[in-house]
Amino acid sequence: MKVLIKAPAKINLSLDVLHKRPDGYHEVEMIMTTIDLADRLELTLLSEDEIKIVSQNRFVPDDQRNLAYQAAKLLKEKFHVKKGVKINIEKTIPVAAGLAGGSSDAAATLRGLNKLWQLDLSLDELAELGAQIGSDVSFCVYGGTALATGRGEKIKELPSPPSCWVVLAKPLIGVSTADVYGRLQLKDVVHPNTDGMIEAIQNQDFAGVCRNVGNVLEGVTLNLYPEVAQIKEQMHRFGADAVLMSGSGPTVFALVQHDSRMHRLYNGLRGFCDQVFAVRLLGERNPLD
Ligand SMILES: C[C@](O)(CO)[C@H](O)COP(=O)(O)OP(=O)(O)OC[C@H]1O[C@@H](n2ccc(N)nc2=O)[C@H](O)[C@@H]1O
Ligand SMILES: Nc1ncnc2c1ncn2[C@@H]1O[C@H](COP(=O)(O)OP(=O)(O)OP(=O)(O)O)[C@@H](O)[C@H]1O
Repeated sequence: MKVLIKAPAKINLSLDVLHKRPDGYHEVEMIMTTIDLADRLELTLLSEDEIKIVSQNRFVPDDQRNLAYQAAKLLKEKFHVKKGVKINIEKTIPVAAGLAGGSSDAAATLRGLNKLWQLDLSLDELAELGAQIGSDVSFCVYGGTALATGRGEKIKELPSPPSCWVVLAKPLIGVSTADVYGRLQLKDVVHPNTDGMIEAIQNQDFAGVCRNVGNVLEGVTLNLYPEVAQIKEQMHRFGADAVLMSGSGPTVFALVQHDSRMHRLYNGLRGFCDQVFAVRLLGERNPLD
């Protein structure tokens, strides 16, 4: 028996950090949304008690470091599952990019194993388990568009943003999320207007969404990697309606409504950047597979 499941990437339309918590994590307020750039996972039931990870991508670990492995192990232990699973990950989302690739693979594994191992858990239960794997996993269990608070695991659903193109560009560097949070100096940051972003989404106001994009982690990564600032400049030059770094970076995304501008951006950035994608916002929540 097999389950095929898509694991879409996310972008942060806004990312604010309120304060550092005693447990070392940061209290955040983020507006996240899924995009049509996805890994594909194939989960195959194994009769032996084993979790096997297979991926052609050399940056993806094939052992307990893989977040999909951790998701399977968590379900196995919690629900005393005696059967095993082979997880084949066809990777499209760039690794260590700020697009929650590993988190989305973990979330897809939770959703897929819920079916394969017949666990009958709700999305809320899966999201709660996901929080034990990483801060972005709960959001990825639901997908769609949401306000994420706490350390990122408290999810409040929002309507889909107005439809547009998302052009993403990732330079040839990987960024450590822990390192970026560790270097953040909260006294220096300009906080994004989270309420303004929610209002713009609710009013389907594309110009308002563009006005309110903001990410307090952006300054940290721009200081470490000047090439990220160069990509931002290029995107503005090619006519993007809004430009922002996603998560802890280094991927930068541009929002554009017109097809012709999307083509101009996509073609202009290729050759200048390691990986470039032009995709649509997904907006809608994942079904319970
Ligand atoms: C940057 C974002 O991707 C934005 O969506 C998330 O905030 C990070 O989510 P993630 O990669 O799932 O992060 P985790 O694996 O939970 O944490 C990695 C490390 O990032 C730091 N971290 C993460 C989340 C948070 N709210 N505060 C933090 O300080 C911690 O040092 C933590 O050890
Ligand atoms: N399924 C997976 N896919 C990719 N990387 C994984 C996976 N599982 C674990 N990893 C490890 O996690 C690290 C971060 O990769 P990932 O692509 O999840 O980062 P990210 O997009 O920056 O995540 P986030 O936006 O949630 O901070 C990688 O360097 C890799 O070693």
